[in-house]
Amino acid sequence: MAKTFSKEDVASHSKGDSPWVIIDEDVYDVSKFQDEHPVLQRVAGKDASKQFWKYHNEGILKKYKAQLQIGSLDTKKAAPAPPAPAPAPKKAAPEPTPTASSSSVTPPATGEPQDPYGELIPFADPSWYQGYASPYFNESHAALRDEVRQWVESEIEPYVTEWDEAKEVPGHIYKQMGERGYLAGLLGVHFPEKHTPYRVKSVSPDRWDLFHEMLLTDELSRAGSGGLVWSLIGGYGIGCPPLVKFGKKPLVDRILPGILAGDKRICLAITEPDAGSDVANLGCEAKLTEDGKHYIVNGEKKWITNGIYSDYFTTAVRTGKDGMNGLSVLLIEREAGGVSTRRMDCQGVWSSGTTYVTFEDVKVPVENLIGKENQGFKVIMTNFNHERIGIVIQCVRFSRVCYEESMKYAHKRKTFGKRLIDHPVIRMKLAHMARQIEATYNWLENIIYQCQSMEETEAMLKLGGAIAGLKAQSTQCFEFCAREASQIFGGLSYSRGGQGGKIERLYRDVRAYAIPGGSEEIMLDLSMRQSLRVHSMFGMKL
Ligand code: HEM
Repeated sequence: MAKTFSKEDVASHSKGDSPWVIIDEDVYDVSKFQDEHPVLQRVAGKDASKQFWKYHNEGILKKYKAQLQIGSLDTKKAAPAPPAPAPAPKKAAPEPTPTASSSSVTPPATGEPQDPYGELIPFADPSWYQGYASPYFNESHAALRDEVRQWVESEIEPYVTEWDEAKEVPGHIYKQMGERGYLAGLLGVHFPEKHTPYRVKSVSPDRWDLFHEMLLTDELSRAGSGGLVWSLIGGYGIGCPPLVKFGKKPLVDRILPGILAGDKRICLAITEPDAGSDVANLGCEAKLTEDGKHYIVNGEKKWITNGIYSDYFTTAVRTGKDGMNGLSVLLIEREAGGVSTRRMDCQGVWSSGTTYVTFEDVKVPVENLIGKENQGFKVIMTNFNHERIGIVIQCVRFSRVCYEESMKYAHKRKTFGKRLIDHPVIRMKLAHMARQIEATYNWLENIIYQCQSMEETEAMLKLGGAIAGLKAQSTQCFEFCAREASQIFGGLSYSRGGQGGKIERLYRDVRAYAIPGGSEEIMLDLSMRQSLRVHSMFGMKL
């Protein structure tokens, strides 16, 4: 049982080697922390709740509680019982309905509101979290939301600043992504049951759909670090789907289980020092050996997410003539030799491991060809929608994080005798953030629904334009929210760490979203060109 102390017990620890403080009726022995944080000596033996909340956010207590708390005040009332982890189903689960879609099962939503969830700050979560009805989400989504949120809040969020500064997310977190079935759920296809024994605890494979996938990425992004999300799914989310969709069965059977388990890592190697969004001009070369059994690969790849950690590289290579019809995709294995990787220093997403890759005479068996020779452009294009949607999901949640942090801070910080929230200029900033977030998110939900209702090639054709437009919308929304949050936090978001730490980090991460996966300029132009092309096929009349 937790120990209880009287206020007098605490007061007797106001000096000497073992200072104690009270925060929210809990008692902390801060002796091991006082050298690092000398200000604690000033409040030793006292209730320091007010000072504490002035200078910190919840993350600090989550991180240090286990280490420093020794008990509670004897006057503290027992906390109310925590809510059940997942709301009970409102009605019997609907039978899964097979569809022609790439995710073969679409559990229909009930259209009824789910139980309210989270802190209920308006617009800080999607509206279906807050008791509003949705046609897309049912109790299985609500259960997954809770499962992921608990994991992120307890094991990830308190440490992301440390990991970002160290430029590395610990390996056990990636391993848990495998064991929790999350890697398997993030492929943009059916849940790959045959290739992994791991399952997502709260959703059975036959019910898994694209809204579960969206929600998983959304909740991971709530930690407020692009580096974290890219470290966990940046390479995998774009490097693995081409293998699963276009790889030959023996190759997939051999390597996919290790990848899904979180034991082996994979990334996508397309961009080169001289070729970014114009993938048709790639130069990394793969020459077939005379016996026709191997390709010999030579060339360089730049800005490759997770490259330094990766065992496998899903790589775009030139096997034929110039232009898009001479490209192929090869799965290159690091252990073949001739692959070297070095970390690049970048503006943002520090813990994601952005990498410069060099291939020197790497011998790749022809069995590792993904798709057909010289038809790699199709493989690359098919992947883009999935990648861009992933970027959109993250950008919307990062925008919400900027908004939520600002809203909380605006309720505690006072200037000119008023809380920030009582200044109309600050409310205006929050309102502009909220309207952009909701517009972007509602378009995203619609696109996810369309993807789920269409066969993959149809989706690639019909939705490519809209997804490109949405990608640009989401990165501009994110940039705007990071900027406005930064203005609200002032100096606190200019220095790293502390209360404005998430904002400072996310501001640095913005360009990592606005440039890769198709820059804003290219996306906006494509959104028009592609949509006009498709709609003229539909019989558009101008
Ligand atoms: C269990 C108790 C406490 C813990 C674990 C703790 C921990 C921390 C940590 C880790 C930071 C670094 C910045 C951040 O990550 O937020 C910090 C900053 C700070 N803390 Fe504490 N703290 C505690 C209590 C207090 C109390 C009682 C006071 C005031 C009397 C205080 C005043 C400050 C100040 C002024 C800063 C600098 C804020 C800034 O740079 O804007 N802390 N604290």
